[in-house]
Amino acid sequence: MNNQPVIAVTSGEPAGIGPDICLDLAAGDLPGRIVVFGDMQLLQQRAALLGKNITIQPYRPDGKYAPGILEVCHTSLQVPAQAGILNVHNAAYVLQLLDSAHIGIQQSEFAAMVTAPVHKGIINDSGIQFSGHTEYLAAKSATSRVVMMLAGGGLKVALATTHLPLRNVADTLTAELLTEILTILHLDLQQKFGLLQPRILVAGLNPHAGEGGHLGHEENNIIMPVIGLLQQQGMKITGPFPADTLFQPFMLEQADAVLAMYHDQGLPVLKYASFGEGVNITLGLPFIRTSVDHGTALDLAATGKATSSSLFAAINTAVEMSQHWKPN
Ligand SMILES: NC(=O)c1ccc[n+]([C@@H]2O[C@H](COP(=O)([O-])OP(=O)(O)OC[C@H]3O[C@@H](n4cnc5c(N)ncnc54)[C@H](O)[C@@H]3O)[C@@H](O)[C@H]2O)c1
Ligand SMILES: N[C@H](C(=O)O)[C@H](O)COP(=O)(O)O
Repeated sequence: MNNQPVIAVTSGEPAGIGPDICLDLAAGDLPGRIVVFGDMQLLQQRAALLGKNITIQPYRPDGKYAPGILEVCHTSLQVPAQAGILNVHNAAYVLQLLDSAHIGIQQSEFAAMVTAPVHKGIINDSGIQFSGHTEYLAAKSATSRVVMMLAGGGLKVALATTHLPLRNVADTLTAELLTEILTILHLDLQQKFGLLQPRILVAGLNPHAGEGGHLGHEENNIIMPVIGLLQQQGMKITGPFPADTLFQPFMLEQADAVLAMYHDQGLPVLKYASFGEGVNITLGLPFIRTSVDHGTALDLAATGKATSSSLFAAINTAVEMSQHWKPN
């Protein structure tokens, strides 16, 4: 049991369902030792509210652990958390959880970081610019480019652009960006998922992939030349395909992953196929990071109605990835 990978799980927004779903990890059958980052008192209070009888103890690297016990790396809340009610004063706490887990990752104490959901809005309301874990952890680890990919329902959908206003998407999409995104996606599918020759289908940006230039020029000017260049390097990348019919079985059976051009081109399909079971993965980082496929669900905090299946899937995926890939 002691040879199992140790996984850092950040419990996320304290007013949301993050603490609730982390409590389920105590009883879970998981392929690793789980260390939850959060406020111990918050976790104890939430367990009491949910009627869960769980032993919550501080994490010690050389300490004994066993199923039924939740090991916690403690960080204090700034102010007491109320289920369902965001408080701007706890934004720094949420980021501190990520920072502490990241330090442990850097010190090789943990094999992977798995994150419960945070609330982007309240962090920004606190005066800290924050667009998501993906961008935050990229900056934290001084990684110039990362790729968001969600996996679920037999699909892997990566995004060329992530958290930005829709009106900025077309201007952000350059040949340089697309080349970097596809190169990272290809490499991480090989190294972190063990796919020797990954097959990637690329969506167009415009309706009907631009209709030969009559409905937009990004396909002809940017996407096709990049795909051609990467094909010359031996990569099995094809497209651009009209996004409306790309997610059909006859297309997907030829693919290991799909690259969508923007957040809501790819993620609704993935979440329709597997919401609650999917996993969000950040590719390109110098460590393994996975997350749940859902948000803070403030309406469900402390009600017992939140499912933790996506968190379990995120941990299982992180452990599988750690078996394929070791950091330098
Ligand atoms: N990994 C992350 O940190 C992450 C992911 C997605 C969204 N978010 C953030 O979460 C906040 C709220 O986002 P939202 O309202 O768009 O999405 P949400 O996923 O929180 O909620 C959407 C709907 O799904 C339900 N739901 C969500 N998770 C559930 C679960 N585990 N079990 C049962 N039902 C569940 C909610 O009750 C709600 O009805 C936003 O700030 C968003 O940016 C964070
Ligand atoms: N785009 C993600 C989703 O819709 O599930 C979510 O916002 C989380 O993103 P980060 O992992 O960057 O926080």
